[in-house]
Amino acid sequence: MAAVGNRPLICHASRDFDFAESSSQKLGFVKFSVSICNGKSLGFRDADMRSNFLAPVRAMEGSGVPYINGKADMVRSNDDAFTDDSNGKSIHRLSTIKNSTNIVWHKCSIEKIDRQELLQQKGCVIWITGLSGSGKSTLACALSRGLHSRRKLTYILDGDNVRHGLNRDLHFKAEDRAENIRRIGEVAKLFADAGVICIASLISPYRKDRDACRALLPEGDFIEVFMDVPLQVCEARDPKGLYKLARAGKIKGFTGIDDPYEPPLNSEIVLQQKEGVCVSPSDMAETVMYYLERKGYLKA
Ligand SMILES: Nc1ncnc2c1ncn2[C@@H]1O[C@H](COP(=O)(O)OS(=O)(=O)O)[C@@H](OP(=O)(O)O)[C@H]1O
Ligand SMILES: Nc1ncnc2c1ncn2[C@@H]1O[C@H](COP(=O)(O)OP(=O)(O)O)[C@@H](O)[C@H]1O
Repeated sequence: MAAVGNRPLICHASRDFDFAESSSQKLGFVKFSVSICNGKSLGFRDADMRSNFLAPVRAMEGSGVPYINGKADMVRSNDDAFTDDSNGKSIHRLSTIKNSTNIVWHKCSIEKIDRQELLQQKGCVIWITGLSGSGKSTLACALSRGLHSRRKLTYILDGDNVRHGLNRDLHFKAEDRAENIRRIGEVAKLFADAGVICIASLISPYRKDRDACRALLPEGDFIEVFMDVPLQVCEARDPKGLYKLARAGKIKGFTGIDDPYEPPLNSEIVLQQKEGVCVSPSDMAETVMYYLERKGYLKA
């Protein structure tokens, strides 16, 4: 196994992963669950423990006073909007995020950890990137099927499909692709917060845009899968005839032909041909599932 940056690079759909680093060091959510481990490990089976743990948050919900999110991207916009509790801690703050002003984050006592307990899995985003025809959608489906048969809840956000609805206003120029990726990244983050294993499959050609989506999630929860399939192979497949149209100049700005694709430098998983032969979609899905299992995502 090769390593690039500080993340393992997995080649040839190999199952050889580097798990030397403890998952509790790497995954923020593990630290979080440890900090409330008594409540969590007892889970819903110990109602007293559970309700004690939730009591302060419930009181806040009932008080009608919004709870602070404390998110780094919340910008303090109005000092008068801060309220102090008896400990002198701020419990109410209005924020400004881009064009949204005077908005307040509402917290609920049922959180991601509770949903994960219910689903017996950990929410995360598997981000499949690669050229058109590299097998992103095929892998997404194989993975969803594999996880479903293990009773794990997944949801696929496929670039093509999302462009039929939420992103129907977007084209393929760089700004539109960036916005497509940003929106899918935000939706994927919500799915992960819901406890779902969200599989995003879109070309996402620009490194900067993919990294911005990674930054939305806790460390470890964004799992980038690079479909490292040569352009010639994708072009030979050409299931939609789009490469042919692009070569004929009938589609302008087609990724890999006259528009760039920036391969990931340190994705968690790289799937390649082995000795010039394509690995089957189900074997690729197994590789990803093995990664999820070893990293603790297939249990609460
Ligand atoms: N100009 C151009 N470049 C690339 N792809 C194009 C283009 N025009 C249409 N298509 C079709 O749109 C699909 C890519 O959509 P994505 O949302 O995944 O693209 S992106 O992430 O915003 O770059 C892509 O689907 P996949 O083949 O499944 O990747 C193509 O079928
Ligand atoms: N692992 C694979 N081996 C051989 N052919 C594949 C593999 N994965 C996908 N394909 C084929 O390649 C074509 C493109 O796959 P698709 O999943 O639609 O790619 P993408 O979503 O990246 O455009 C399809 O015809 C599909 O059947």
